[in-house]
Amino acid sequence: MNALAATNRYFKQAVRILGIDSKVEKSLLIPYREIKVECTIPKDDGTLVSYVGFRVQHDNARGPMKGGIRYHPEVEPDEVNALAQLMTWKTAVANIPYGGAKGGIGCNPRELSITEQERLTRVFTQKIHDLIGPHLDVPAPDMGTNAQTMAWILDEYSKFHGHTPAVVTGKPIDLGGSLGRDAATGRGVVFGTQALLADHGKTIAGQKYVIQGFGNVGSWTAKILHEQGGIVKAISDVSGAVKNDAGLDIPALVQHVSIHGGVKGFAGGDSLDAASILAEDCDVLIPAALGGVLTRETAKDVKAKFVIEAANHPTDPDADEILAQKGVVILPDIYANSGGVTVSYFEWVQNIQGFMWDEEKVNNELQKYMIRAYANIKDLCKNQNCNLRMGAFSLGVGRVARATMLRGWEA
Ligand SMILES: NC(=O)C1=CN([C@@H]2O[C@H](COP(=O)(O)OP(=O)(O)OC[C@H]3O[C@@H](n4cnc5c(N)ncnc54)[C@H](OP(=O)(O)O)[C@@H]3O)[C@@H](O)[C@H]2O)C=CC1
Ligand SMILES: O=C(O)CCC(=O)C(=O)O
Repeated sequence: MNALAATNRYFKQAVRILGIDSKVEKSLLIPYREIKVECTIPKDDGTLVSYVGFRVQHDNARGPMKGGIRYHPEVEPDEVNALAQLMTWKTAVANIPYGGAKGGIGCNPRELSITEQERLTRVFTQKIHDLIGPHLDVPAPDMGTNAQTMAWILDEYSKFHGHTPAVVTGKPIDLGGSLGRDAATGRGVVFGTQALLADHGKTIAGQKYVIQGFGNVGSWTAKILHEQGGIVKAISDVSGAVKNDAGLDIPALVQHVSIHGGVKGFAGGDSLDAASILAEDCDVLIPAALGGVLTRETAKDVKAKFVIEAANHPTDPDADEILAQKGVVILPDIYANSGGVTVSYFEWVQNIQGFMWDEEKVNNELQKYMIRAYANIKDLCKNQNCNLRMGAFSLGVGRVARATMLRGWEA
């Protein structure tokens, strides 16, 4: 099942739980606007290359649309649509005043030089600058993009609209980025994991963790778990996977990756087939890379007791059912990885106020938001007798539906 069909299915289950009218359901489901642009750039050798860029703005009932921009060869319209919709429910679960959007360019950033990435980002921004803005749609980093990408968007946007730091979040600190945003998604994943484990009488320390992906989200999650006494026993990225049953030395692995570009060849562990990482024996499995990795085929081999969805849409509905039958508890993406967009919100607030928070304040506020959202989800699960994914979807969809109905439709 593709990402959009899966996301629509979860949405429709929540609509049934909430008893939402079919007309409102339709209005919530259809994206506000879908943008598709051609981006042609000269490569460094002078030859031309063309890419397709997307921005799907799903909903703005609760505030400006918000979501990352992804550079990856597999970016395609249905997935961007699904990810935009997930952002709408995610910002509502976190209870921050935003709607949802997502964008992407179907390219492989590893095959582009830094100057080619810059040209591509600037061309994409030129094509969409009239449709984004601090009170309209605020992009941020996602897979394959980072603070530098946001700096180029800010610069290009500002040529048209004047200096506007709040047009993007996840930007460099020197350009108005927030302290703590780089680590925020991983830190939020750990706060969420902590809340879930506490519910099951467990703590972060002493549990065994396996993480798929060692980019922004995976590496920060690993670092913070390691600092808190978690045993991170296996990690994979595109280069391969490494494993150490006694726990990987995460700071040493970070250093290895900064030198070699991937986890492969790390001396502090044994190499492992990256394809088998999801089946590794552990307490907590954390997919933190691509979507759609837990399927009917892979879910049956999962040995973890908990799956924390640090990636967006890592679990398709077939896998969801198989894991539930096996008694695996899933912490859903629209809550588990909401720390990133929550600190993006803090960054936007700081930009609008022209004021900078210290990192301790950012992290303390993030913890409050993550604890509050978890409690809200649990209340819904209790009232509706549903699992955490449906608790989170019902919470998010319910909040957006109420805002939509309060605003009303033009007569
Ligand atoms: N950045 C953020 O703030 C947020 C991100 N997310 C989600 O988290 C996930 C990761 O994003 P982010 O960390 O930002 O992205 P990055 O680009 O920083 O990192 C992606 C990581 O995934 C790895 N990867 C890619 N494909 C595979 C694969 N097939 N098997 C194993 N590893 C793979 C990459 O490996 P390599 O480095 O070798 O290419 C890299 O380690 C995405 O689903 C994203 O949507 C969710 C909320 C916020
Ligand atoms: O920080 C943001 O605005 C969005 C992050 C994002 O794309 C996500 O949560 O999936």
